[in-house]
Amino acid sequence: MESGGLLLWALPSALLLALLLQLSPRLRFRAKVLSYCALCLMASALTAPACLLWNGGRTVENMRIIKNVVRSFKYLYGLRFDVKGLEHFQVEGPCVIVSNHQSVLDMMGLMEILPDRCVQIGKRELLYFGSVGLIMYLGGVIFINRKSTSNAKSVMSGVGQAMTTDNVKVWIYPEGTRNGNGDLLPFKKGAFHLAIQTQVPVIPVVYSSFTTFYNPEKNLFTSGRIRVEVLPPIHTSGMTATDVTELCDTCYTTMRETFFRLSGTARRVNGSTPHLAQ
Ligand SMILES: CCCCCCCCCCCCCCCC(=O)SCCNC(=O)CCNC(=O)[C@H](O)C(C)(C)COP(=O)(O)OP(=O)(O)OC[C@H]1O[C@@H](n2cnc3c(N)ncnc32)[C@H](O)[C@@H]1OP(=O)(O)O
Ligand SMILES: CCCCCCCC/C=C\CCCCCCCC(=O)OC[C@@H](O)COP(=O)(O)O
Repeated sequence: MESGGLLLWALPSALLLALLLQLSPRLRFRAKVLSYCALCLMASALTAPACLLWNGGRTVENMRIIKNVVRSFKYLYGLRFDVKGLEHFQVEGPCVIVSNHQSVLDMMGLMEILPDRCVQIGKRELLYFGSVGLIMYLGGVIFINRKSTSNAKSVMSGVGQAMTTDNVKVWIYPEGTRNGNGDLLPFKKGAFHLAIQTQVPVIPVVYSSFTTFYNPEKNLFTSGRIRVEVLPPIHTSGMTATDVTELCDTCYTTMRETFFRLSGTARRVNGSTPHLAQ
């Protein structure tokens, strides 16, 4: 009797939900994004004990475990990454990796090519994303307060020391926030200060535009192919603080050109380069 009643409700509800998802692109888009968030939360909750058991606590070694888990997500969402230039990651010792940042899906592209002993810089709000925050903490993600330049600067100078003493690479999104509008935002300077202060190379990485398969404005989230290019390292030995702006501008220009080439799109703003961050 009870299971009959359950069927009476569950079946029509499931059918109604399926119909609604079919009819409403907005709902379908949201459901897919929600499924991604749920997957991240669930995978993090399951991976955190493995990290603790294997490596005992917060360490960059956990990134290997996290990477292997996240690399399976792409099959669920039909994403494929065509990667070029991985050999450029083979630099001796630490470096600063900079890449463009389009959406929460970037985490899959990041883990697809993440070199060993590499941590990311993340906004500190991510620490409060439940199990996702926990796994980031365990993986050694460095959290900064973007609203306070002085806080971010002091965290970054600590990072510089750790990079050289512990031989760690650092991955930074120099746009400082997600941007899915088919162009790059002006770059913030933290990554370039860090590279020059520690005299390590900057390695730019560019992901092609997601707009053909992921676009919240158009409720679009389908399968897709992403072209990724790791560019040659830019060495900073001998550079000083006065070279930060030039280094930042060089990386921005090169990455933007590469972004348009990989995305197969024309330059925006009538072909001109928008103002760089001062
Ligand atoms: C199984 C598991 C599944 C699921 C789970 C997996 C999870 C595992 C993946 C994790 C993945 C994380 C992904 C996170 C992704 C984000 O959270 S992105 C957002 C956070 N990251 C960033 O913001 C990094 C980029 N931002 C910067 O570098 C910025 O420069 C800073 C450091 C935040 C400062 O911000 P700002 O003050 O707004 O920026 P800016 O205009 O650059 O600087 C102001 C002035 O300070 C100076 N300055 C800046 N930095 C410095 C410095 N270090 N030294 C001296 N002067 C400096 C500048 O030169 C500038 O002065 P002027 O040259 O104009 O005179
Ligand atoms: C108990 C608390 C529950 C909290 C629930 C949180 C739900 C979200 C769960 C999973 C989301 C998966 C996120 C994967 C990590 C991706 C990191 C990321 O891309 O962060 C965005 C950040 O770069 C820039 O942020 P803004 O564009 O400035 O904004």
